[in-house]
Amino acid sequence: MLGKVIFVSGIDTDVGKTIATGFYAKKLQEQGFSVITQKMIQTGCEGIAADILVHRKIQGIDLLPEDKAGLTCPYVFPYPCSPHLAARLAHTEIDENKINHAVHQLRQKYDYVLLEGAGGLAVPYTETRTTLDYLKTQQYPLILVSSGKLGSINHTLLSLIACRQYQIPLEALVYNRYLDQDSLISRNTEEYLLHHLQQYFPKAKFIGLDNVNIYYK
Ligand SMILES: Nc1ncnc2c1ncn2[C@@H]1O[C@H](COP(=O)(O)OP(=O)(O)OP(=O)(O)O)[C@@H](O)[C@H]1O
Ligand SMILES: C[C@H](N)[C@H](N)CCCCCC(=O)O
Ligand SMILES: [Mg+2]
Repeated sequence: MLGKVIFVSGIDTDVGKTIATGFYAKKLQEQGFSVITQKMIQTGCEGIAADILVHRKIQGIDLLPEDKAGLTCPYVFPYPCSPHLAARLAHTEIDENKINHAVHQLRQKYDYVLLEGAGGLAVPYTETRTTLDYLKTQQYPLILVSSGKLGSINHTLLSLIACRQYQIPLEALVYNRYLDQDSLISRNTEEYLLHHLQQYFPKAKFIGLDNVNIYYK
């Protein structure tokens, strides 16, 4: 039986997707499941994807053979920008089949594959396709990471509208409290988004995320 893929995206870049992915993987491990995380496309680094390194630290494990083989991040580009531009600068075209093949190989071995996207939902990885298109095609359940920063209500609701429009199944909303700047705003944002989810996505989980320790050796 193939493992379950859960896609992790966010309302923006830098919102806490990597932390949330590592945290969720650790929780699944503690429940006895075999879990691996994967990064769809990493920009802004070379070699093993920076986000994969953080996932493994939060999971409390060393790099896996699949990391060293490049399976957990099929595309790594040096320029820290949108994948469609990073690929162009690297004279490469991103082929979804290469990503899907890597995901399939991991699903054959693990109960769960947590697949982290690049940036937010509407980020392009070719000139014509965004992560929303990819998710519509693959129908992976989605974990959407939000935060308490001013502006997050708008970004979160727009992301949820897009999920409905692209018929993407929402598994959970992770509310990342780490980026809180103003407790009055972030407490109200959390309350507002919780009620919005209960009303429009009643099957989705609401998960509050506090500070996560990343064990740098
Ligand atoms: N809950 C948290 N606990 C500890 N650190 C956090 C938390 N949330 C975010 N951070 C820190 O904020 C920064 C951005 O988080 P993260 O790398 O997870 O964002 P991202 O959404 O994965 O970004 P990208 O779009 O580049 O993949 C990182 O330095 C991370 O360590
Ligand atoms: C470089 C950064 N950390 C992410 N890996 C890529 C973010 C792409 C964002 C594109 C955009 O929304 O304008
Ligand atoms: Mg990340």
